[in-house]
This record gives sequence, C-alpha cells and structure tokens, in this order.
Amino acid sequence: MHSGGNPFMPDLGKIELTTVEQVASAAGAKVIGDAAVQVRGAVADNRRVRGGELFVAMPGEHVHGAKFAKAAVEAGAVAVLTDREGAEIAGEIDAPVLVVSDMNQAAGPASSLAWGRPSERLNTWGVTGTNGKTTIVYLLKAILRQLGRKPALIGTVDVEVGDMNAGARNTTPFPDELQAILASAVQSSCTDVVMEVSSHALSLGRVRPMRFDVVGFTNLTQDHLDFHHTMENYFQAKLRLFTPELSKNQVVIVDDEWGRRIAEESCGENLTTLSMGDAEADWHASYSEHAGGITLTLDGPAGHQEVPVNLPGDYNAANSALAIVMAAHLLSAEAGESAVAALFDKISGGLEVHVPGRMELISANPRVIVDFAHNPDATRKVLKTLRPTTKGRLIILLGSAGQRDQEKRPILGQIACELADKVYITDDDPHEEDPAAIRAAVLEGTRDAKPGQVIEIADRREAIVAAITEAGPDDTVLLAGRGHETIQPMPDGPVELDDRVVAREALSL
Ligand SMILES: CC(=O)N[C@H]1[C@@H](OP(=O)(O)OP(=O)(O)OC[C@H]2O[C@@H](n3ccc(=O)[nH]c3=O)[C@H](O)[C@@H]2O)O[C@H](CO)[C@@H](O)[C@@H]1O[C@H](C)C(=O)N[C@@H](C)C(=O)N[C@H](CCC(=O)O)C(=O)O
Ligand SMILES: Nc1ncnc2c1ncn2[C@@H]1O[C@H](COP(=O)(O)OP(=O)(O)OP(=O)(O)O)[C@@H](O)[C@H]1O
Repeated sequence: MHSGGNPFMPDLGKIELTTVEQVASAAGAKVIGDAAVQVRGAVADNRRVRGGELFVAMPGEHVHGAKFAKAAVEAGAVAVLTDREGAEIAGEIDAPVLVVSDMNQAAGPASSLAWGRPSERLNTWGVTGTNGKTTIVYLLKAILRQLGRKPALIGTVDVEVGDMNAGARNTTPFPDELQAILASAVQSSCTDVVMEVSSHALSLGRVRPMRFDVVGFTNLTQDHLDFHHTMENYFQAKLRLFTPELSKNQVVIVDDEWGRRIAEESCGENLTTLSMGDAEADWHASYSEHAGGITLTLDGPAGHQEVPVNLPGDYNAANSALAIVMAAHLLSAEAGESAVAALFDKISGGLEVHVPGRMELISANPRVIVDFAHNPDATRKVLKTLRPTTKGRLIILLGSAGQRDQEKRPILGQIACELADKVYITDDDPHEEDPAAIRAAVLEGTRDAKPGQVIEIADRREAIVAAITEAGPDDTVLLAGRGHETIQPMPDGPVELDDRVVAREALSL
C-alpha cells in the first residue's frame, strides 16, 4: 500500500475538446442524452472534478463510483461514463450518460481520448515482470537523460513529470490518472515516459489503448497469487504486453521458462532476446563485481560493450542489461545503428542510479540495508548478494503483507532461515488481517531453524531496534519487505513507519 495519489493535473484549458459521441465511439458506449456535448479531461473521483470533464464511474472494492455521479456533475463534470449497474445507481443525471458493458475495457480508450491521446505524443517504454520493474525504470530514466531526453517516470515508488514528483498509490495508475499523467508529461515537454506495467493493470486493461514503443520482461516468480490464483494466469496477464496489440518492440530475458514462453507465444513484431547465462539469445550479458557495483558486459547485434553500473548483485546485472538492451533495440528500430553506437558512447562512462528502498544503505558498521524484497525470489537473491560481502553475521528482519498472496509466507520464513544467521520475524503491512496469524504463517517455514536463530517481535519498530542493537560492526542487517514505504497499514488504521528513519534512530541510540 502506498500513500498519496498523483497530483498531476494537466492544464485543462490546453486540452482539445472532444464530443461525447467521439468518446462513446472509442469506448463502445451507448449514449443516453446529448451526444454533441463536448468534454475535456477524464476523472474517476468526484472530488477531483474541476469542470468540463468526463466522470469515469468505476465499480470499486468498497463502492461503485456511480454513487458519486450526481456530485461529480454538480462539481462541473459534463458527462458520465459507466456500466449498466452504474447507470442504475446513478439514477437521474443532468448530463449525458455513456453506458458500456465492461468498464475495464472502456475506461482506458475514453480517458485517452478525453485527455487528447497523450501517449501518441511520447515515446513509451513499459517494463513488466515479478521483480526489478522499479529498478529498471530508474535505469531507463538515467539512460534517457544521458541521451539528452526528458523522460517522465511512472512506478511503485513515485511518479515524476518534469520537476514535479509525487508518491504513487498504484504501480500502474488507473486509466483516468494514467492518461492525466501522460497529458501532464506532454504539457511539460517530456519526450518519453518510462513506466512499470503491473500484471493487475494488464488483467484489468488499465493501459489500454497504449501501444508501447518498447517493452521489457524481467522474470516471473511466485507473487500475487491472491489475484491471479495460478502461475499460468499470472503469465497470461504478462504475455499480453508482448503482443502486437500492446507493443511495437519487445525485449525478453529468456533465462526462465516464462521468458522463453513469451518469446515463443507472443507474436511480438520486433522481439529480441537476452540471456544472462547460456540460453540461446540475441544478446548475452555477464558482469564483474567491484566495490562500487558492477561492470556489465554485453555482446549482441551492437558488438561487444562494457558499461559500469553502481548497483550490486547478479539480479541488478540483469536489470541493467534489460534496460540497456531496451534502449539499443528501440534506437536500432527507429534511428538505425549509428544511434545505437551513440548510445553506447554516452553510457560507457557508467550509469548512476539511486532507487529509494532498494538496497538502500543506511549505515556501514554495522551494515544496515533497507530493501523492498517481499517475495521468495527477491528475498533469496538479496541474501545471496549480501552474503559474500558480510564479514560477520547476516541478520534479516522480515514479515509478510496482509490481504496479499498467503502461499509465500512460510516460504519466506524458510528462505530466511536457510540463508541468514539470525532471523527477526515481525509485522510487514498487515492491512486488515490479524498480524499474529501472518507472523505465525511465516514462522511455519522456520521449523528447522537452529536454536535461538529465530526471534519473533510483533512491533516492527521494536524489532528493528532489537536487530540493530544486537548487530556487531562486521554484521549486516537486512530490513526486508517495505523498502520506500512510509505508512504501515494496520488493522486499526494507518501508522507512520519508515524503516529507514527507524533504523537511523536505532543506530544513534
Ligand atoms: C483493489 C483495487 O484495485 N483497488 C483500487 C480501487 O480502489 P477501490 O476499489 O477501493 O475504490 P472504491 O473506494 O471502492 O471507489 C470506487 C470508485 O469510486 C470513486 N470514488 C470513491 C469515493 C468518493 O468519495 N468519490 C469517488 O468518486 C473512486 O475514485 C473509484 O473510482 O481504485 C483506487 C483508485 O483508482 C486504486 O488506487 C485501488 O488500488 C489499490 C490501492 C490496490 O491495492 N490495488 C492493487 C490490487 C493493484 O492494482 N496492484 C497493482 C500491482 C502492485 C504490485 O506490483 O505490487 C498495481 O498496479 O498497483
Ligand atoms: N531482477 C530481479 N530479480 C529478482 N529480484 C529482484 C530483481 N530486481 C530487484 N529485485 C528484488 O526485488 C525488490 C523489488 O525490486 P523492484 O522494486 O525493482 O521490483 P518491482 O518489480 O518494481 O517490484 P514491485 O512490483 O513489487 O514493486 C528489490 O528490492 C530486490 O530485493
């Protein structure tokens, strides 16, 4: 869960007017009322109506947005888009109502048109996969800046447009917000948008009708089974991004079976493959590690290239390789080989990236690190990355989020016991679930622990203080799971809690 929500509200006066009839045609809607009414902009929350917009009444988890249609129109919305249930809930409305059978299909195309089809005026970059999306969009931003371009960024940690940035609520925003951010990016003269595309967003049609210039696939491992139920469904959601309907150029890491299946099944129009190992692929990458990060070596259509990157670990080598190959692949398709050569020339001096809450170093002795690892694959990879550089003990503090994938909880406990010397089990973000029951499920995986290896402390703040107080100067303490998050959703309501702040307090005790 992330606090905030995007404040990016484009200048409505600069958005081209479009008619209800045109919006209805894009959204496949039946119009009740005057189809000649003109709209500009689209919003799904009545509290954000400024005047003249289309109100996008989405069915929600708690309430149907149509309940607020009247209020939206009173605030100045000039038309309402909703489904049949919403039309009934909305009742008599003093504005045309556009009725569709499925809001997930309709909200994107309608919002895009109402915001002036902004994605068509930007180079669009999409990244998907279980782990690495946030890191990769930051890498893409760094690459594009080195090329002298002006990218906007949309992801889990924040949304950045020009000089403005704001915390994100969703990894991939809902269609009205997404299209408003893109319209802001156009108004701020951004050249590109780099964005994370979650599997939820793909399942729910949130990015429609964008057709990305280039997309990248990282990896697929267990997560989000609360939503997708099976890995096959989770895979099918990701696969969509690589079909010609959603993207023009595709880059796929083929080191897991899912990547190989995407390469085979997507029918991507201009697909290139990348391997960090010896899988058959168009590009191969390897790396050497040094104190400041890695030096990445890439061999592929652009020849042999080396790029230093300030991020540690084999998984960050994969993240960096994917970002660079995405850039090379798109430049090659659009501007030819000389543009690719210019790219490598610009980045050969190195890429410098700081991703909040990802391997974020809080102190050196003891080494305290905050990382967003919250699923089995990420937790395993981060512990394995930290082990060789830890002289003393490797201590991990973790829990698991409530109202999310439950199957991963004991697996997380098991990985922690296998790969760390000491394990603190505590609360993550319980949401409305019983925190003790979540901790018990994580503890189930620690049955084979050595005596004294595992300690349970419910309160995360207390647990962080205990873990850091216990650590010696040669130890590493990994505070896993919440990364950049600043609010802990507890059953009794949200509490302010930033692992990085608590760690610094504990270090000064
Ligand atoms: C389950 C889910 O998808 N919830 C999303 C949903 O909230 P909700 O269903 O609770 O909305 P609601 O309160 O019932 O309201 C329904 C509608 O009425 C409108 N409304 C509501 C109140 C009001 O006074 N006026 C008003 O107009 C709302 O704007 C909304 O359109 O609509 C919100 C606003 O657009 C989203 O932020 C919220 O995402 C929540 C935070 C979420 O956790 N979503 C998950 C499932 C998700 O999408 N995750 C993926 C992947 C993350 C990852 O990779 O880890 C993501 O892309 O974020
Ligand atoms: N390529 C990778 N493979 C496995 N683990 C990774 C990889 N990249 C990052 N990680 C781990 O996963 C965590 C989350 O990384 P990042 O935020 O970049 O991924 P994400 O896909 O955006 O995750 P989420 O969708 O959950 O926000 C990192 O803190 C790190 O522990």
